[in-house]
Amino acid sequence: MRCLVHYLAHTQVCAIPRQKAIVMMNMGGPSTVSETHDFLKNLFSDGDLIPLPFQRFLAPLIARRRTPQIEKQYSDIGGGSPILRWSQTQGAGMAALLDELNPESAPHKSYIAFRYANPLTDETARQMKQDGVKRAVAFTQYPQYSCSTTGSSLNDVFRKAHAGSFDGIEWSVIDRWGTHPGFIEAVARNVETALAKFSPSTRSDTVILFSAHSLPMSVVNRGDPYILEVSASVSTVMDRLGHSNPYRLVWQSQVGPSAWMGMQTREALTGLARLGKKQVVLVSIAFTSDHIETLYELDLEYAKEAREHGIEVHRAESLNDSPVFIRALADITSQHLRDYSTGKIGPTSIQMGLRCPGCTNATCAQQKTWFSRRGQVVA
Ligand SMILES: C=CC1=C(C)c2cc3[nH]c(cc4nc(cc5[nH]c(cc1n2)c(C)c5CCC(=O)O)C(CCC(=O)O)=C4C)c(C)c3C=C
Ligand code: FES
Ligand SMILES: [Fe+2]
Repeated sequence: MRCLVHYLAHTQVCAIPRQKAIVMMNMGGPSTVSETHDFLKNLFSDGDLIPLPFQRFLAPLIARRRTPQIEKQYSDIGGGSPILRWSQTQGAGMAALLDELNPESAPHKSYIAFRYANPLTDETARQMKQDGVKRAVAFTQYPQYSCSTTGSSLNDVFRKAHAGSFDGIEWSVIDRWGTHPGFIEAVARNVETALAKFSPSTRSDTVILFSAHSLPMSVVNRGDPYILEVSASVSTVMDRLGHSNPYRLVWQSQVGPSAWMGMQTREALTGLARLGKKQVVLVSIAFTSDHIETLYELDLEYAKEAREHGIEVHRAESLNDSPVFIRALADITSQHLRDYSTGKIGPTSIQMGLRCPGCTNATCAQQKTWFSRRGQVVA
């Protein structure tokens, strides 16, 4: 009987339903400059990220007004966001490693579900249906959890499921991994490579400036866990580096006139120059591949300005195709699949079960209930 099952599992017909889908959720970015408007329109239409009055009316207006400026930024970094390419490289590498690490749950296939750019969740759902997927892991590609990022992607999967796009699929969730040793190792190695560019005689004076996308204070003040989790990542990277250098965590990319989490990265660099600091390593800690924040804001704006203030700046490379990072993605998923199949963990983490104390978004509650039931019961 076992042999028959084994034999059948490796035939074309039976291999498909056994396939484990690892759905890599992220925001995405315009692959070409001409996709910038649609990306921004999707982004400003997301009430989980930016709740606007009359959202359906205002979102297209704001997107249209902002498009020329953001198009220029994507042109200046080479004609589009590299996030799709890096996600494909990371996903394919992870799935190949998973087949080796977890032969009992093979074959594994990675899917990409972007929130604001192609492939959007609906397209991913279509592909998964075509492949006959029955078991899926929603794997956030944001290491640290925020309701505006991972929460928004989970709400999106839930809404699509509610509309019938994911019928018959059993779901579990990897919702955060900001202190996973493999992730920390991958970041730490890239920091070490950047530090090595400074003269050994002054290397230990170099300030390591961790920079993460900021959050509006309204999000921080409703109890969002992101600030805590980014801080934990920074602290763990510094432990791994043996606290070889002084460091700070600062925040970038705020949009609009409301109050955002600070100190801002640009001002921190100016302040360090004022204090006489001559060497800085910049580290993007909350995103796993290059994007306009690193390639435009950090490289073309802030680092350039800091050099004008007399600071030598090197940016730690983004994780992109780092083999250490791809191995970490496989390890995180491998452990999750094993622990889930043996009943050691449930479909969601304990932490994911708790809503922000200030949350008034009904979808968050429905989404958490739905995933806690393995996506089998639509609330
Ligand atoms: C961990 C990363 C991110 C968090 C947290 C985040 C929160 C957040 N963002 C906005 C508004 C905008 N973000 C925009 C672009 C953008 N955001 C992130 C990451 C996080 N955002 C990235 C990586 C990017 C760039 C994508 C790329 O391809 O490079 C934009 C669009 C660009 C612009 O108009 O300036 C907006 C708008 C809010 C309001 C928010 C928290 C509530
Ligand atoms: S905003 Fe955090 S759970 Fe709803
Ligand atoms: Fe953002």
